Amino acid sequence: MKALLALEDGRTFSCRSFTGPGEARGEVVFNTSMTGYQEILTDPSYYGQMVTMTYPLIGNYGVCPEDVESDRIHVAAFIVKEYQEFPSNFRSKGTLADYLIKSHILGIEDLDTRALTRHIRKSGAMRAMISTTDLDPESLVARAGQIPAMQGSDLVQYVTTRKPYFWKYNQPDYVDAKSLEDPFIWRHKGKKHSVVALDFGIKYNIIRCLENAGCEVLVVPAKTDVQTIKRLNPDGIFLSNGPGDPEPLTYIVETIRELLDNFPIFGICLGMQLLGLAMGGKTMKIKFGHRGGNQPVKNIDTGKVEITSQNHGFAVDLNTLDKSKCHLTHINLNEDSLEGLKNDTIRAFAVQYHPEASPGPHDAAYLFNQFAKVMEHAKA
Ligand SMILES: NC(=O)CC[C@H](N)C(=O)O
Repeated sequence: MKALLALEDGRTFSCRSFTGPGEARGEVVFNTSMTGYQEILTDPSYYGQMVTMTYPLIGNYGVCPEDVESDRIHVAAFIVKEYQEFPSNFRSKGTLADYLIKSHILGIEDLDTRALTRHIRKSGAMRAMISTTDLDPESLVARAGQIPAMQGSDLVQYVTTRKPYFWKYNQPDYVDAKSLEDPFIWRHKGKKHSVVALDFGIKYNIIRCLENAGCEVLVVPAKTDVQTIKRLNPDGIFLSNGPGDPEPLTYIVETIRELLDNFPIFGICLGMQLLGLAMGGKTMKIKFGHRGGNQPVKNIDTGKVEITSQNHGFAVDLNTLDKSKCHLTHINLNEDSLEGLKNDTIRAFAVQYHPEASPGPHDAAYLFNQFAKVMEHAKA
């Protein structure tokens, strides 16, 4: 079925929908991973974004129920060069097209994704519309320009969990919101450390990695107040990844600021940006972001280079952090941007990239054990 992709700056791409009729809108970004499309689709940090893959053939290994990073698809649309409709994979339980159709998510193919990627790289991530019904370039470009900007809006409210949950049998085990008032909520199922994970759009594999590092994880809604968290008295606090601009999330920054002195803290991606804000720094939007599984990051403490998975369009501004309080731990080797920070006095640390990346690379998986060690020391 014929479709049109229109960017807000007037560039258009004619293409084809492989998921039937529909319309979609959002910020268009590119991801350079060769695999992991199902993890990308279900990563809540992509809420409000239409993702184009630079790898040209997508769909060839189908979809598998175990490969999700949350309970639903979060991307606004999926853009590929060529959709492969006959998957070949013993784990596969269905096709990518059927998976998207079931969730009413538009998938388009047969456009020059290299040209689209180069355009975004030159001009920056931008708002766009896709339609199978409105094929008039002028009209669709105009509509793309009317989409609310990502900067300044709180997108966490749309993806954070409504009810708290533990992790059981490899899925969420929900508990009543009221039960957070009970300090004896912990189940102590043979785990060493209790961790409250503030959910801004957490990926399931983060919970798995924390559990593997000996933590019992209680995931709580983003708006959970400081008193409730203090009453739960966890051994540590985890700040999750999540979509959109960190700056408007002032209610979360306030919460983190009040927790800083009391608990060991580990943050990933949006979690690092919010930690940066809580420590007095500033964040900014970067031109087209880092999204892919091949970003080289140097660990300044060890001198080792890690190949990392990334997905972010905002970053902590290095120059706004008080370097006497805050120690830079990781740096991006492609463009010298900040990838990790640590505050030794208050036992908080965070990274901008994704050590939990389920499809890999797994070079940075050591960070979960590092968090367990910090909690261990805090208890000693
Ligand atoms: N993966 C994330 O947590 C993304 C963080 C933030 N929304 C950004 O785009 O920079």
